Amino acid sequence: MSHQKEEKARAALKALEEVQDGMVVGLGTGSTAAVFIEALAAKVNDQNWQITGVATSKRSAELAQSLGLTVKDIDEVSAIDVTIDGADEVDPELNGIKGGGAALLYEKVVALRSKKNVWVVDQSKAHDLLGTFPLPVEVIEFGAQQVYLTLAELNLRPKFRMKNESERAKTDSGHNIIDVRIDQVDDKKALAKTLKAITGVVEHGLFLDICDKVIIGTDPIQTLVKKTT
Ligand SMILES: O=C(CO)[C@H](O)[C@H](O)COP(=O)(O)O
Repeated sequence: MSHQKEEKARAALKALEEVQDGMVVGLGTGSTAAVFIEALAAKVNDQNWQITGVATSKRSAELAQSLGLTVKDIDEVSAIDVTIDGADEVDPELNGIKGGGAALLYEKVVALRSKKNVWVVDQSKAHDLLGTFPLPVEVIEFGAQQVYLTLAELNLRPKFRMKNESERAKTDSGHNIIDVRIDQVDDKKALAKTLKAITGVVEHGLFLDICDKVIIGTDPIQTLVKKTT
């Protein structure tokens, strides 16, 4: 197993400690979240726990169900106790970039209704400043090229995410993704507002002030916890 995979697995397994019997658990998307889902399913089967999962993508729902976990739609639960998800980048203030796996919209919907959000990452995701990883912007298909032009006018160096040479990638909601570069942008909060205000943009992958805890799967494990003011 590669070093990075080892760290992802270590973080994902540690996150099991966030879950107790009876909880509704948000199930993230990506390779690290997949390790968590597998470990959770094993724990549930072993301990005969009653856990309800709320998935952040079709593939996480399918994985969880294939392992015997109960998965409900977000609108079928009254609250989500904790969500365990991966991230593409995280800074020391626990702000992050998500959506490398194109699931940012559902991930943000689930995260914003979760009592606690825990991210599981390997060391390569930890950065002092956000912006090394391209920021995904989810846009509706109609007029996507117009949104692209607006993002170019903002000097964000947009690039459509492609499925193959000729086909644009599509999210679970049938939207397109435009990845932009934000390494030159100092005020990420202002950028988040600007992006949300563009007609045609559904969501962006800046997760600001959402995460409560980051587990970095180094040996020994490092944990970052949100400072309470
Ligand atoms: O935001 C995400 C999917 O939209 C993932 O959480 C993120 O891309 C991290 O993935 P991985 O654990 O495979 O590195």
